[in-house]
Parts: sequence; structure tokens; C-alpha cells
Amino acid sequence: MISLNRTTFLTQMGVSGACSTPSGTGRRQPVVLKVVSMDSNGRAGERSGSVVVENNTVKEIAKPPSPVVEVEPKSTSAAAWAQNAYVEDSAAGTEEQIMTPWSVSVASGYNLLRDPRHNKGLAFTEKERDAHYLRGLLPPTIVAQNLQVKKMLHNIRQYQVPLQKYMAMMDLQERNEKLFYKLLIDHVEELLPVVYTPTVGEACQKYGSIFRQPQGLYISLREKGKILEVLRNWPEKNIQVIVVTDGERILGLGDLGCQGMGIPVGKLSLYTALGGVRPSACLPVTIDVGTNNEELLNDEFYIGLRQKRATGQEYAELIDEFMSAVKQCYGEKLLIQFEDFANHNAFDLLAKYGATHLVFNDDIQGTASVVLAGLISALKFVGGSLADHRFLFLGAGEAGTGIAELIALEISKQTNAPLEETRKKVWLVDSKGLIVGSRKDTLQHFKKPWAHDHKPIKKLIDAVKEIKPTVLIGTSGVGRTFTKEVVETMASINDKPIILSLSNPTSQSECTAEEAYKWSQGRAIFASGSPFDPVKYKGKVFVPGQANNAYIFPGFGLGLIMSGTIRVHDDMLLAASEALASQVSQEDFDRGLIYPPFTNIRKISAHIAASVAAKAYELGLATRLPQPKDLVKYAESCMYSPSYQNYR
Ligand SMILES: NC(=O)C1=CN([C@@H]2O[C@H](COP(=O)(O)OP(=O)(O)OC[C@H]3O[C@@H](n4cnc5c(N)ncnc54)[C@H](OP(=O)(O)O)[C@@H]3O)[C@@H](O)[C@H]2O)C=CC1
Ligand SMILES: CC(=O)C(=O)O
Ligand SMILES: [Mg+2]
Repeated sequence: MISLNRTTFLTQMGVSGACSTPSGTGRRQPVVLKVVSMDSNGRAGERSGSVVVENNTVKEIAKPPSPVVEVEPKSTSAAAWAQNAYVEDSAAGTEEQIMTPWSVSVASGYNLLRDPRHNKGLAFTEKERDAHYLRGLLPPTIVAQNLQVKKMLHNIRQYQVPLQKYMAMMDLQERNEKLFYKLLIDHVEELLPVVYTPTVGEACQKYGSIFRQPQGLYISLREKGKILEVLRNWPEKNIQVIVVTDGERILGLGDLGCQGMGIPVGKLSLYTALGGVRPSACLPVTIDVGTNNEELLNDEFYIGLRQKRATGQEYAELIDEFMSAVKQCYGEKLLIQFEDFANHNAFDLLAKYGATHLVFNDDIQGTASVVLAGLISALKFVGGSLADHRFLFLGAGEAGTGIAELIALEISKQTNAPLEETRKKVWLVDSKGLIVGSRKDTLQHFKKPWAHDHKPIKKLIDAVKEIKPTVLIGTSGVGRTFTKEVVETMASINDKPIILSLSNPTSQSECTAEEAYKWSQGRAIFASGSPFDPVKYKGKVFVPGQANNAYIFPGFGLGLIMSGTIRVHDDMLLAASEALASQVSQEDFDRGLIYPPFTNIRKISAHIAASVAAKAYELGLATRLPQPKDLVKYAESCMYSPSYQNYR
């Protein structure tokens, strides 16, 4: 039973007198509610229902249906949760803590149509139109969600320019969230390149010009000392995952400053679409410490701070305040995904906060896990074990050394050889040439483990001829660096050369799919970070795979969240790789694929989540007890559904 003075209730919820609905004494006031509530087991969920108002007092929430998704483990106390729940008391002008474990927000009539989380557009039924004051606000026709999906897809296909498709998708997300996710989930292969790489790269470059609505939180140097207050400005309180960037290394496009926001927004839409994490639990964040991108600093439409990047103590203090604030606000089990930081910060942030927070670096760890999975399944084509192969990377930054380390770790686990030994199977080339012992003094710390004894080599082609790799991996961020000569040399050394061009977006890919197949006479096993269309070569169709961390992070994150895991461990990355590799079917292999199609991604994510959670339980890092018996089923049951709910 909820008893709250109606005026206070509506004011607190930011509902002005003008939009409040008639509320005679004892009259059931039909409004759509989003109730974040907690049951006696400490489980929270979103519900919809109506409220009963008596004598200007909200008396009850009428029979809310079961929670959409269980989001809090049993061990969380209602009081602990409540500490994180705040509303503005506009009358008093002060912040007031709600001491009951629920909060309610109301939308009806015109506001309901403007509320993307609950809006259904033309899909509102006759009954809902009556009950929620929508009569006359919509044309008479009523359509099913599937027809809305069909119409939106038709509209999006009319646009020839990818950025226009992107903007149409963003508009939809801001208008009707469930329809956005239904469309994205049902047509994931077609729309992933629109909301994610490559188009999201262009969107970030032009973010200032296309900016319409804030889609996440901007924390700039001006917010220093106030980050906790800034977090409370975000409308959602029960955040489970943050994707944060400082915009310094956006895909392979360099420093895009504050306009990097497109990346956390895009990654989190995949958390929901591919991994089933509730949208309301996702928070995109961009930390703005300036940019060294002169073009943006001189761009009149640039949306960020117009100053050079802060570094050193000033940078560290802002990040530290952010990390403390989010933990204080959202608790120990909040997952923080670092995304597209430059490598001079990324490794240090991961090391520093890995000990105190649930942090995951997608570029270092997620990429490593997805590539290892691809290599495990590529063994089907090339034979042998990982230990039988030699790996050469172009690019020795976050992605390159992250993947290298996970490969070495997996070989070490498989062979019981020490890591120092297994690392010797992996070679890396950076902008100055092959990483070798004689360069040790001048190398950044993350390159040092790869400085093997060898004479210096400047050019990739010479390194390929000398090392004779079976696997060539591009993580340089520089397009067309796998030249005809490089690919031909790989094909002369190997019957089936494995070539992965991981750099994003498409313009930065080390080679195209067509180049890889043509120059290797159709023998390459090829995958790329951004998608390429199938290639017809000598009468045969070759389907390239997409080696992108999008296969891993949504399921990985779901696994951490659903098990209440408090720290990430390398063994979880290995578990995720094996789970992904196990999802490649014989039919996929028959098509030459080393990754399963994205059309099955929700099922794949459930398997990844289950494996990650199982590892977390094994390592004693999971706090959701008891452990569910069937983790795959449990993962599936936790997943957000984009289907409309009925509002009574
Ligand atoms: N497919 C996927 O899922 C992912 C793809 N990526 C992509 O990988 C690329 C790199 O990302 P990340 O590792 O984080 O970036 P980093 O900046 O950390 O690393 C880039 C590396 O490439 C080297 N490099 C740059 N130019 C050249 C060149 N001309 N020849 C040889 N080496 C060069 C750099 O050398 P030096 O150290 O000397 O400067 C550095 O070692 C990006 O395009 C990114 O989009 C990243 C994560 C995931
Ligand atoms: C995919 C990704 O995370 C990147 O290119 O940075
Ligand atoms: Mg990234």
C-alpha cells in the first residue's frame, strides 16, 4: 500500500498541474506508471499499472504485473538500494532521500506520447487510449508493433546516406524506445552497421552538427567537485552499467573529444539489443577534459570544452572523483566499461581501478576475447592447436597487446608452459617497426613483454618474411596497411592464412575483404572489425566474418550483472571466448565463417553470460546467491524484452 500526498507526489515526479489528470475523490486515476520497486527478496523491477487516488492521496498501485527483469541480487538490502534513490523536492528546493524502496514516475496523455520508454505510438489500443487520455491525440488507426517495425525499416531503407539512417534510428530511440530495440533486434545484421561501426564513427565526427538531445551524461572539468550532483541529474537511479569514454581514441579516428559520446551511446544500445540489459539500467558517460583535435577546436558546432586536453594530476583527479562518485551512487556491483581511451591512460586506469571497482576495458579485454574465440574456431580450418601457430600483429596498443596476452595465456593454460615462454609465439609491429629486445628501454610498459630477441625490422613486409606468421592481425588503426605484397606473402607461406583486419571504421581496415580473398587466391580465412559484404571471387562467394568486441561485451556484461559479480578476472575472458567459439555451428563452418551470424546474438549472449557467471561463481566473485541451476535459462529470463506491455 502506497500513501503519498498527490500534490507532493506529482510535484516530486516533475508533473506540473497542467498535465495532471482529473482526480475526483475515490476515483481510479489511470496513469501509466514506471515503478521501480523491490520485493521482499530485494529484487527490483519495472512494472506498469495504475494508481488509485483517494482524497487527493495516492492510495495504491493497482496490481502491477510481474517485473520485466530481475535486476538486483537477493543480497541487496532495500535500505542500501534506497540510499541510491533520490528525487527533487521542488517545493522545498532541496534534495530529499526517499526512504522507502520504490520510486514512481507518471506519464499520461500527451506526455505519455512524449515519453520514449512508454510510448507505443499508433500501437496504443482503444482501451489504452481511453484509459490514458490519448483520445484525439492519435489518428484512429491502431497498428501492431510488427507493422510499426516494417514501416520504420521501409523508411530507413529510403535513406541512401548512412548518417541519415543513423539519425533516423537515434530519433526513433528518443521517440519510442521499445520500437527502436525491436527493430534493431529483429534486423540486427542490417542495422548494426547503422547504430555501430562504421556509421557511428562518422556520427562522432559530426556529432556537434547532428546533436539534438543529450543521450548520456557529460562530465567536464567544469563539473569537478560536483560529480555526485551531476549523477543525480540523470533520471534513472538503478544503473547497472556505465560505458565511459574520454574521447581520445575514438575507433581508429583519433581524438574526437566530447563528440566521442556516440560511442558509449552506441555500445550501450548493444548492451540492450544484443545482451538484454535493460535500457534504463544503462548510462553513457563522456568525460570532457578538452581535445587536442585542432579541427574540432575551430569547429563552431563543436560541443565540448574548447581547450587542450588536461593531463597529469588534473586528469587523474577528475577520473578519480568520477570513479568514487559512481560507486557511491550505484554501488559495488556497477559495471564500468572503459571505451576508447588512449593507451597512455587505458592500461593504467584498468590496473588502478581493477582492484577497487568492477571495471572492464572493452578495447583491451573484450577485443582479446572475441579474437581468441575466432582463432579457436579457425583451428577447424587450419588444424593444430593454438600453440602450433605463430602470430604477428600490426599495431601494439590496447587491442594488439590485449589480444596477444590472452592468446599467450590460453596457450599457457593448454600446454602448462610458462607465460614468458608462450609469449614468444607472438610478435608485434608498431609504428617504429618490430618490437624487439634492443628497443626495450624506449618501449611503453605494455609493449615490454613482447620485446623478444631479434634484429630490428622496420617494415611489416620484412617482418612477415622473417617471422613467417600463420596468423596476421591488424590493430594499427591505419587503413590499407596489409598491402598486396603482405597478403601474397602470407598466402605463399600458408595454405590457409588467417588474416584479421580489426581496425575500425571501414576506412581504417588494414585491408578489405575483397583484397584479402583476391590476393590470397581465395585461401584467406578473413574477418574484419567493421563489416564487409560477401565477395564473389572465381565463381565462389566468400562471406567475411566480423571480428568485433560487440560479440563479447553485451553477454559478458550480462553475465557479470546477473551474478552480482564484483571483479573481472582474466579467466572470465577465456570462458567468454570458449562460449562464443562453441556457438559457431557446422553450417557456419561450411560457409567459411569463424564467428556465428549476429542474427543469433541473443542466444549467443545468453551462453556467454552463463559461462562468465559460472566462472565468477567458481572464483567466488559472484554475490547473487544461491547460484541459479541453469545459468543459460537464467540469463535468458533476465533479458529485456522490446515487446510492448499492455497498460491497464
Ligand atoms: N575489432 C574490434 O573489436 C576492435 C578494433 N579496434 C581497432 O583497433 C585499432 C587500434 O586500437 P587500439 O589498439 O586501441 O589503438 P592504440 O592507439 O592503442 O594502438 C595503435 C597501435 O598501432 C600502431 N600504429 C599506428 N600507426 C601504425 C603504422 N602506420 N604502422 C604500424 N603500426 C602503427 C601504434 O604504434 P605506436 O605504439 O608506435 O604509436 C600502436 O601500437 C583502432 O582502429 C580500433 O578501432 C580496437 C578495439 C576493438
Ligand atoms: C570496436 C571497438 O571497440 C573499437 O574499434 O574501438
Ligand atoms: Mg572501442
